Amino acid sequence: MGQACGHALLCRSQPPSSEIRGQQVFLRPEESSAPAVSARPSTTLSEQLQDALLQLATVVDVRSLRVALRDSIQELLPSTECISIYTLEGDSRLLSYDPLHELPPEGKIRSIAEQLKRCECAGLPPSELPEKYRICLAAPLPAHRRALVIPISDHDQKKVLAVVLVACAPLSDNDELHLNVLEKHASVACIRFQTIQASYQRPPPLSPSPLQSHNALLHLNVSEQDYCELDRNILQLCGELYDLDAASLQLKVINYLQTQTKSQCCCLLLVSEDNHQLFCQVVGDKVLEEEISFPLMFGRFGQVVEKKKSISLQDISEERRQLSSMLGCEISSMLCVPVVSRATGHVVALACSFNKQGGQRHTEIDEHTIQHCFCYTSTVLTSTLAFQKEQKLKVECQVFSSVFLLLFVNLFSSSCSVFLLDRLSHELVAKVFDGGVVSEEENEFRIPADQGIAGHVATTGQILNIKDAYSHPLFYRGVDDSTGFKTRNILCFPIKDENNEVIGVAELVNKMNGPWFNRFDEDLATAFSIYCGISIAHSLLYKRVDEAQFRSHLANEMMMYHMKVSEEEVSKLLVTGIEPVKEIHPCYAEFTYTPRSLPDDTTPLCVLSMFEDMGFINTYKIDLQTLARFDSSTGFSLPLSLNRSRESLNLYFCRCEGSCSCFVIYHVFAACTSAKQAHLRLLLICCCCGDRFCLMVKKGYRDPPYHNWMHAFSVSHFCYLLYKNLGLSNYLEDIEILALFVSCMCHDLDHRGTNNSFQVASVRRHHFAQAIAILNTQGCNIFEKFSRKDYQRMLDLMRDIILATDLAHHLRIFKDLQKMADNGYNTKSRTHHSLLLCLLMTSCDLSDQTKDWKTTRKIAELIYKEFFSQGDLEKAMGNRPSEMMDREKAYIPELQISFMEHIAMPIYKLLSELFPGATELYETVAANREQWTKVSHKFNIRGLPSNNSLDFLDQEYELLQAQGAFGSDDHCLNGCLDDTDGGQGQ
Ligand SMILES: Nc1ncnc2c1ncn2[C@@H]1O[C@@H]2COP(=O)(O)O[C@H]2[C@H]1O
Ligand SMILES: [Zn+2]
Repeated sequence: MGQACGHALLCRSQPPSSEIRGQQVFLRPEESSAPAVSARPSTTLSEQLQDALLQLATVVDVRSLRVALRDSIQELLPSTECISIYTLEGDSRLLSYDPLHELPPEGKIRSIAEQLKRCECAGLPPSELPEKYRICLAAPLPAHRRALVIPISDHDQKKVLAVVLVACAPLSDNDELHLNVLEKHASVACIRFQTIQASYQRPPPLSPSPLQSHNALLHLNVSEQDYCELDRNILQLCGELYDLDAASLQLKVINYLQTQTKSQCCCLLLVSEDNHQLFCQVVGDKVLEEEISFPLMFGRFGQVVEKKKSISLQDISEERRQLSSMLGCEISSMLCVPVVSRATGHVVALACSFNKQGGQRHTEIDEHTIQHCFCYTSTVLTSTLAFQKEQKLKVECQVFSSVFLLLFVNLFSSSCSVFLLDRLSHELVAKVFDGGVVSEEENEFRIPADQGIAGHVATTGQILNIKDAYSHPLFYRGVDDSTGFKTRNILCFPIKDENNEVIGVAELVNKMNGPWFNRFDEDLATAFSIYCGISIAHSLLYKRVDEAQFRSHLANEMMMYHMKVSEEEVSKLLVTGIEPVKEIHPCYAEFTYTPRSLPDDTTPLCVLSMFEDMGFINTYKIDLQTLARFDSSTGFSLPLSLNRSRESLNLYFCRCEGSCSCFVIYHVFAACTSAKQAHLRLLLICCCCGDRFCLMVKKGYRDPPYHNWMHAFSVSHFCYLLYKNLGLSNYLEDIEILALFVSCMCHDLDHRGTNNSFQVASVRRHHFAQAIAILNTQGCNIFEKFSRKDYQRMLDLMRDIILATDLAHHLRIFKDLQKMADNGYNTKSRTHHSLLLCLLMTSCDLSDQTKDWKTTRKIAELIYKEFFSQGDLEKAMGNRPSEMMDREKAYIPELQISFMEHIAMPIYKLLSELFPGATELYETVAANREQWTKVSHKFNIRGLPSNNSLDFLDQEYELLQAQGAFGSDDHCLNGCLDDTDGGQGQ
C-alpha cells in the first residue's frame, strides 16, 4: 500500500527536480522510521493530503511554508483544534506570526524541539505559549485531547528549522505514520526554502532584499492578493524606468509612491555625494525649475541618513516650515523613509510622503511599501543620477579640454590627441579631439600601453620632446605612410591625477611658428596637464560608476522568485552542446517547415541552434593552458597578442556563473588601430546565458490556447526563416536582427489570453517589462557584455518592436509601409529600418497563415477558443463582447476570410514587394484564404463545435494532398500540426 502511495505521488508530481525525487525516497515504507507494526498503513494517503504534500514541494517562502504545513496537518489530523507554527529566523530564534510570538529560548517546548523528535503530551507550560493558544494547548488537557510538538529539522545539521504545535486527539498508529511522511516533506521544503533565501542574500544585503521586504509585508498581514498586485505594479514601474532621465524617473517613482501610500504629495530628497547636502528636484508632479538644497546636518534628516531609520512628522519640528514652503501646503502628516543603495549600503535619498488621505497617519505598511518599491528601483535611481552627473561633468570636462586643446593647437601645434590609460586592458585608448569635441565611442582606438611614443610616456611618466620624429627609434611611420601626413616633431606628455598617477597621455604634433617644441611649451604643457588630468579623472570616475550599475538588477529577484530555472535544466545543454539546425530537421530553415510540430521541451534548445546559426552565439574552445594566461577572476579582457601586428583581440569571460565560465568566450572586440580607427564589433552571446534566458522566457508564458510559448516559438522561428531566406543582413544591422529575434521570443510574455477592451492599454508595455525583468535576472542577461550604447540601443529596439505587435499600430503605419515599398528600401534611412522592423515583426506574428492549410485551420481553433472564453467572461460581467469574441454570433469562415484579406494578405503582399523571395509566402496565405471559401459550405454553425475542433474541414485538402497537388516531392512538408498533441491545443 505504501508503495502505491509512492507511485501515486510520483505520477502526480512528475518530479522536475532532485528534491522531489528525494521525497519520493522518503515515501518507501522500508526506509521510513515509522514503527514496524504500522509499516503498512491501512489507508492510502488521501488526494487532499497528496495535494498538500505537493504544495509543500513548491514552498519558496515562509508564508507558503506555513500555509502548506497548516493545510497538510489539518488534512492529516481532522481532530485538530489549533496549530501554531514557529519558523527559524537568524541562527536560533523561532518566531510565530499569528500572533507575533517568539518561542522562549529555554523551556519545555524548546528542549523537546532540540531533541528533534516529535512528542505527544498532555499539555504544554502556559507561560511558554501566547495567550491565544493557551486554551487548547496548555497543560493539563483532558484525556481526549493532546498537545503535539513537531520539530521540523535538518537531520544532517542536527538543527531545528521550524516547530509546529498542534492540539488534537490522541494519535493513532496511522496518524503517526502519516506524520512521519509529512515531517520529512516539510524538512525538505524548509531546507530548500532556506537555500533559496540564502541565495538571495549573496552578497550580504546592505538593504533589504526584495524577498525580505516581501516577507516583511506578509508579516504585516498584507494579503497575498494585495501583494501580487503590488508586485505587478512594481514590475510595470520597472519596465517604464529604464530609459528615462533623472527627473522623469523621479516623477514616475513619486507618482507610484503617492498612489500606493494614498498621500497628497511625495518627494525625494537626494543625498549629495559628500553627504553634506540634501537636494530636491521633483516635488509631487512638478519638476522644479531650480533644485532646492539644504544642509544635511540640519535637524533630524541627518539622523535618518546616519541611522537608516524612518521618521514621522512628530520627529521634525524645525524642518516643518521649510518643508511646507517647499511643498506649498501645510503638512498634516509625514513619513520619511531612507533609500539605501543596494550596492554601497549608503543612504542615497530620503523618500518623503506627505498628508495621507482623510487626515490619517501613515502606517507601517506604508513604510514597507516605500521600502519595497526602492528594493527594485534604488539601483536604477542611483545610476541614473550618477549618469546625469557624469553627463554634466563630461560636458564641463569637454569644454575645458577643448579650450585647452584649442589653445594648444592654435598656438603651438597642428594636431593633438589624448590617450587615456585603460589599466584593465593595459591599453591606451585614444580620444581624438575633432573640432574641439571628444569623439564618441566609435572613434576611439586602442594601442598597447607600452608601445611607441605614447606608451613610453605612459610607462615612464616623463615628458618626451622629439625634435625630429623620423629619426626617433620609437616613432612608427606606418600611420604617416598610409595617410600622407608628415609628422615633423612631437611633444608628448603624461596626464596625471591628483595622486600623481598617470591616467593618460597627450600628444601634440608639429609645432607651429617654430622648428620644434621648446622649453616654454614643455612647462606650459606640464602645468596644463595637471588641470586636464583632474577633470579627466573625474569624468572617468563617473564612467566607471554607471557602466556597472546602469542595467543591473531592476526586477530580477522578483522574476527569480516567480519562475526559477534550475541549473540542472541549464546543464543539459553543456552535455549535449548546441545542435546544428540541420539535425533538428533537414528542412528546418525552409518556409514550409512547421515549427509547431516540434516537441515542447526541445524548443529552448532549438532557439539556441537558431541563435548559433545566425552567428549570435559562438563557442570557442580554448585549451586550459591558454586560459591560464587570462585573469578569469576579474572577467575582464587582457590583450591576447596574435601574430597579426597592430591588432588585438580581446576575449571576455562569461561571468554568468554557469558551468561554462571557462569554455565560452564571447563578445569579441577586434580593434584595428589604423588611422581610420576601423572598429569591428561582433555581437556575441554566451550560450549558457542564452540557454537560461530561453528557459526563463518559456516559463514567462502562461498557457492560454493560443498566446502561449508555442506561439512565441513559432514567431521566432519565422524570424529565423526570414533571416535565412530573405538575406535580412543586407537590409538591417546585426543588432537590429538580434533585437527582432529576441522581441519575437518575448513579444507576448505573460499574455493572459485576453486582449483589447479587456486589457488595459499598457499590455504591450507589460510584455516588454517582463522581457526586461528576465534580462535583469542573474545569469540571463544575454546582452550583458554589450557596451552601454549597444545595450541601450538593444532595449530601445526591443521596446519599439514589441509595441509594434499591436495590429492597431500596424494599421497606423500601413501607409508609410506602402510608400516605402513603392519607393524602394533605402538602407541608409533610419526610418526605413524602423518601418521594416515593424513589418517583419507583424509578418512573424501572423506567420501561421503562411503554413499549410492544417496549420491555418488549427490556429483558427486556438484563436477562437481563446477569443470565446474572453467573450464569455465579458458577458458574465454584463458587457457585450465584439462579434468575433461572441460564440453565439461569430461565423468563423467569414471572420477568417476577412482577417486574411484585410490584415494578413496585405502584410505578405508588402513583404513580397520588398523581398522577391517572399512571394511564395503571399501565395500560400492567398491559397489558405481560398480554402476557407471552399470549406465554408460545410460550416453551418456559429462559434466552435462542442469538441472545439475544426478538423472536419480537412477532407478536401487531404484529397488534394493525396493527388499530389502540393508537389510533395520538392516541398518539405514535415507533417503539419497534429491534432492529438496535447501541448498547444487543449
Ligand atoms: N487567424 C486569426 N484570426 C483572427 N485574428 C488573428 C488570427 N491570427 C492572429 N490574430 C490576431 O492578430 C494578433 C496579432 O498580435 P497577437 O499575437 O497579440 O494577437 C493576435 C490576434 O489577436
Ligand atoms: Zn503574438
